[in-house]
Amino acid sequence: MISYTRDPQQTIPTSSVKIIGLGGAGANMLERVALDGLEGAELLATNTDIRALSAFVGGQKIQLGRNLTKGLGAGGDPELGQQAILEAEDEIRSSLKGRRIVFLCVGLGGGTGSGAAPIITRIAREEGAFVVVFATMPFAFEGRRRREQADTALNELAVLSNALVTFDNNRMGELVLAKQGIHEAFSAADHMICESIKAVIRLVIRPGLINVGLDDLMSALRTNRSRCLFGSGLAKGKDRAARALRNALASPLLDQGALLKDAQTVLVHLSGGEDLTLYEIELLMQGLQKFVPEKAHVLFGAAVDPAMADSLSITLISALPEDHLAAAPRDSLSKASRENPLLDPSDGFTSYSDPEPEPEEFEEEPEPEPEPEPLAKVVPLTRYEPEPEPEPEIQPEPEPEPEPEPKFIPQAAPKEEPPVQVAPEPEPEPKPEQPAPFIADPEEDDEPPFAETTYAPRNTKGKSEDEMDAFTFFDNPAPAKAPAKKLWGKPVTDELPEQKPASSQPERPREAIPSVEQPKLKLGGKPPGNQSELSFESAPRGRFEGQSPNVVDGEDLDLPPFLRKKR
Ligand SMILES: Nc1nc2c(ncn2[C@@H]2O[C@H](COP(=O)(O)OP(=O)(O)OP(=O)(O)O)[C@@H](O)[C@H]2O)c(=O)[nH]1
Repeated sequence: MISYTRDPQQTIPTSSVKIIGLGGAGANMLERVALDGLEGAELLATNTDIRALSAFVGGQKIQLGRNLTKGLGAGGDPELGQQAILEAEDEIRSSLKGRRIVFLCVGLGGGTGSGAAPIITRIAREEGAFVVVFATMPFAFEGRRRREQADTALNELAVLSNALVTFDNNRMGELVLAKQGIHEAFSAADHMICESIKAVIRLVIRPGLINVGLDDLMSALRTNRSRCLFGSGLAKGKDRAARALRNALASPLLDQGALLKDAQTVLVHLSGGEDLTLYEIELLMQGLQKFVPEKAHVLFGAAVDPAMADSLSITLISALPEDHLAAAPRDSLSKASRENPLLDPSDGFTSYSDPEPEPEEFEEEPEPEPEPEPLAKVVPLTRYEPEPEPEPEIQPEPEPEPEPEPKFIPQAAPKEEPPVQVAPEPEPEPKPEQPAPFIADPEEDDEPPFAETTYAPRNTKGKSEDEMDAFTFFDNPAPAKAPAKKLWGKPVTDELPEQKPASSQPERPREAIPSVEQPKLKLGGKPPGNQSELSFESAPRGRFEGQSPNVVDGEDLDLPPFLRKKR
């Protein structure tokens, strides 16, 4: 029987792997790698900012620009970053001596990272190392200057490095919810970068069933003006192969696998525990083929690592020409997920064994011509002016229903000065509280009326009465319930209390309501404090003054009882 001995020497000893964290962002990424624990590889943090540097405890540290920036950062100036690293060139060089593979983690856009990254890369290459750069690109909100500095450095790195993996922080933002803080966004990005670094290191340093060498990595990541596509996924337990592939494709760098469609070389590496089966590998590769062009050169590697236990990890690496990446539509993500059942979370492992027929090229349905929607009309937020409506038919005012006669419980006659007591009236039904009267109080709020509302009149033409609300809320053209409104700083409820039978007169505009003079209140002959006086004598009385006074058994019920008794 012929037996083959595998040559474990094909892989790189961990001692010859160095991971460098450069600048503030690089140090954060490195810290994450150190925290996650990566056996064997040496870690080096290097920065101009001595405070950030001293916080790192995971490995070797080299200060840049000791004399130039004197422990401060490069202040966003890449030239300063360049000069700072040249001061420490010898130290860096000796630290990289004999290393076969160097991973450089850096955030581009600032001074230290953008200025020093190309120089470190050059030094490492001169020392004979294979250099993989993991670089983040700044968020859009960081401004044009940072983006331009990052682009300049990226162009240099594309030429100098062996492989360049870029992470756009803007896309990293997709890893967290919009409402989450910048800290969470950075942390999610660092986590993703750290996972990528670990996957690549696993790929080149672990002895495998089918080995992937540096030459394979190089051909997958050819950096002649191209950017790396990278995805790494891990899953364990049932259906782990399908889920690991789905996780890898979900990487923001792969656009859910859509970017692999034009890849010429794709490196795939699988790593699993001792129970990794050939069947799983086969199914996984079948699933992946849907994303990779038929003619693509697929470099495959697999490794059994007992430390993986029941986990399975897949790493996908490829490269696309830069101009191609720029042209890739951002919304290809949703398109890809519609194209492939693998990306449907409801879909399980069955989609491998029983693949659905490839749906035809998805074509966006033409959007129907938007109807001229009157609700979308933006009207300046001024006082509400209702549109002229047809004159309403004037109907005779219905006779108001006679109100129940108020009943008074006779009070026992007081001996001396009796305290004023009015027997509580029996209320047939509790009535909701009356809303605040619609009276402007200039002292309370000097804001003009309606200043806080975002309402606009709705076009009522052709609408039924039910549809004709007085207002339309801009944010939501047809709200189920209008949001709380504020007028002069006071909340106004839409639910009005029970109304008496109203006249059929059309509602008058609010400003047309005549102001009501407050009655004067007089208590004990003296106005209390600054309060004004209420004169009962001058106030109108009776339901229909002069015609139907409220007189019952000879008593004028419009007078308070104590006044009645005195008479
Ligand atoms: N992913 C990630 N990106 C970061 C983080 N911190 C900063 N960045 C990004 O990296 C860019 C450079 O920031 P730093 O690394 O702090 O800057 P520097 O290279 O040290 O340069 P100076 O501060 O000028 O000395 C920023 O514009 C951010 O876009 C981080 O923790 N994680």
